[in-house]
Formats: sequence, structure tokens, C-alpha cells
Amino acid sequence: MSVSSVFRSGLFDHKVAVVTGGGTGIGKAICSELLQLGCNVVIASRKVERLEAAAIELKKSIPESSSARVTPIPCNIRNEDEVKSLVQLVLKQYGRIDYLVNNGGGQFTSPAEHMSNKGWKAVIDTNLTGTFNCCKEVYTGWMKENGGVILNIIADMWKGFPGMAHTGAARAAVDNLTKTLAIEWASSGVRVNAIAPGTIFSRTAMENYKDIGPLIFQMSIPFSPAKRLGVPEEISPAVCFLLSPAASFISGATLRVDAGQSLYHATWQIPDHSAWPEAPEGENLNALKDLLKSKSKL
Ligand SMILES: CCCCCCC/C=C/C(=O)SCCNC(=O)CCNC(=O)[C@H](O)C(C)(C)COP(=O)(O)OP(=O)(O)OC[C@H]1O[C@@H](n2cnc3c(N)ncnc32)[C@H](O)[C@@H]1OP(=O)(O)O
Ligand SMILES: NC(=O)C1=CN([C@@H]2O[C@H](COP(=O)(O)OP(=O)(O)OC[C@H]3O[C@@H](n4cnc5c(N)ncnc54)[C@H](OP(=O)(O)O)[C@@H]3O)[C@@H](O)[C@H]2O)C=CC1
Repeated sequence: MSVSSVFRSGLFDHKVAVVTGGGTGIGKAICSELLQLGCNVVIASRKVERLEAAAIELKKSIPESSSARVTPIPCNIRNEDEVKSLVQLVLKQYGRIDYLVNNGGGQFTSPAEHMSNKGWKAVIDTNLTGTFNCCKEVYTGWMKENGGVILNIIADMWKGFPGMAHTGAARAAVDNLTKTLAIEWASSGVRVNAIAPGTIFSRTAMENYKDIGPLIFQMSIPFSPAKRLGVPEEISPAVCFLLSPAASFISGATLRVDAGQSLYHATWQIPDHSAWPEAPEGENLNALKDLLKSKSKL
């Protein structure tokens, strides 16, 4: 199937997508694009007022000729019962779930040594367990018998995630979960993939970090080979591609949408120190010491 035939309006007609965190930032851009392509969209997250306001705004993305709808359903993905009820409500209202986008998530910044057990658990429960809850309920409730596509949003944690150890661990786990589910659920015709965004600016993402939000996003700019931040509208096309039939032979993959950020240098500064264990004695260490002595004479 050619790309041009896939990305026409109406491709996703009568299909149904559940997008967690679909009311803000990256999730909202994904929903806007899916609605333009004719897909019905269910947005699910915790803050009811923000969710409902987003649904009203997203309705504007629907072409006049389209019958696509957007439905807000409050849900905390950390809570298994709320996720079960989300899936049941969607099936009652739409009768199917073709796509699940696990986008809801986040974290706070903290050196690992200062993270409380509660804070660690909050981030693991949100990003790892929340994603698992949604995958499992959508699979058992619909995709096991009917097929479908799951897309997990993770993060640039490929070199670890200093300053956000909890989310690095959770997202690496979701990368692995993506591969496992791609195999376990292949026989149901379910494809499972992930996208790892670079640093993506949106007002809501920045506000999550309160006073230090502007600084975090501004200081990230030099660490991108693009020398600018991404925006949610640069993630949503990749999501739509991976959901679409154009990606019919792609499963178990993680696509980095980061302008090469993950290949470049990390933001964490290591102060000069002499705490590292000494290298073993021998001719190589002696030669190294000679080199350092001669360097200091230069
Ligand atoms: C290092 C620089 C790199 C820059 C790259 C930037 C890349 C950006 C990546 C993004 O993902 S941007 C998207 C940001 N959006 C979000 O994070 C939205 C969702 N986030 C949240 O809801 C929270 O961050 C949360 C922690 C995941 C959940 O918060 P919630 O309030 O619902 O959890 P609780 O169950 O109440 O427990 C909170 C518990 O967690 C600890 N904690 C929370 N915030 C902080 C904080 N700012 N500092 C320290 N600790 C925090 C704390 O233990 C809380 O318990 P209590 O103290 O409140 O009892
Ligand atoms: N922006 C960036 O640079 C990057 C973002 N990401 C990830 O992309 C995803 C989207 O982030 P982004 O759009 O940037 O930021 P936002 O803060 O705008 O989006 C986070 C969304 O997740 C929802 N959410 C958080 N916790 C829960 C929960 N327990 N249950 C249901 N929904 C929840 C929030 O809604 P509510 O609070 O109402 O529940 C919100 O809509 C997140 O997983 C984020 O960590 C990954 C890499 C980089």
C-alpha cells in the first residue's frame, strides 16, 4: 500500500482509538490528527475539567463531512478498576477499540538519592503499571478476538535518565514490554510498537515542572542536534503512521523521534572528582602517569 493512499482523509473512518492523556500536549496533537483522518477518539485522563475542555476544542478538528466523534472519559490509569471501566464504557458506546495509544504519563525531577518511596512508586505506577493496565484490559476486552494496534509513548532513556531515574526505569521497562506483547499477541493480529520522543515542548509539559519548567526546557535546546525543541505535532505523524496499515509489517519496534538527541550528549554534568578507584598497577598505569605529567608541563 502506498503512503499516499494511506494518508488520505477517511482512512481511519469508523475506527476507534483510545488515547490516554489525550487532552494535552502530545496526546492532544495525536487526537487532533486522528480526528482529521476520520477516527473516533476517546481521551482518558484524571483531570475532568481539562479533559472536557479539550474534547470541546478537539471537536474543531473534525472535518464537516466526517462522522468522527471525540469522547472524554475520566480515568486514572494507575487504578486497574478505572481502566476496566474505561474499556467497558468505550465498548458500550462504540462497540470496538482498534487503537490504543498509551501516552498518559510523566514524572518529576529529582536526584535518585532524594526520591521517596512514594514518589518512586507514583512514577512507576503511572508509566509502567498504568501502561500495562491499559494494554491488558484493551487486549482481553477486545483485541484478543478482533486484532488492533497498540502504541506506547516512552522517552529518551537510552543512556539512562539522570535526574529522572524512576521514569528512565519505567520507560525502559515499557520498551521491553512492547517487545514481549508484540510476540505474545501476534497470533491475535495485534501489533505493538513504541515511540521514544526527544524533548518536546508544550505548555502543559512545561507547567508540570512548576518554577523550573522554563529552565528545563530552555537548557535542553543545546543538547539537541536540531538546536531546537520538538513540538507535539512532530510526534503525532509518526504515531498515525505506526497505527496505520502502512505499518502493517512493523511490530515490537521502538521508533526514536528525537532529531538524533539520543545519539548526542547527555545533560547531566559530572563534577571533577578523584573518587574513582585507582587503575591496577603496571606498565600501562605508569605510562599513563607519564603522559599526565608531560601534559601538565605543557
Ligand atoms: C533532567 C532534565 C531533562 C529534561 C527533559 C524533559 C523531558 C520531558 C519529559 C516529559 O515527560 S514532559 C511531561 C510532563 N508531564 C507530566 O509529568 C504529567 C504527569 N505527571 C504527574 O502527574 C506527576 O509528575 C506524577 C509524580 C507522575 C504523579 O503525581 P501525583 O500528584 O498524581 O502523585 P501522588 O500519588 O500524589 O504522589 C506524589 C508523590 O510523588 C512525589 N512527588 C511528586 N512531585 C514531586 C516533586 N515535584 N518533587 C519531589 N517529589 C515529588 C512525592 O513523594 C509525592 O508524595 P507527597 O509528598 O505529595 O505525599
Ligand atoms: N514532552 C516531552 O519532552 C516528553 C514527553 N514524554 C511523554 O509523553 C507523554 C505525553 O507528555 P506531554 O504531552 O509532553 O505532557 P503533558 O503533561 O501535557 O501530558 C501528560 C498527560 O498524561 C496524563 N496523565 C498523567 N498521569 C495520568 C494518569 N495516572 N492517568 C491518566 N492520565 C494521566 C495527563 O492528564 P491528567 O493530569 O489529567 O491525568 C496529561 O494529559 C507522557 O508520557 C510524557 O512523559 C516522553 C518524552 C519526552
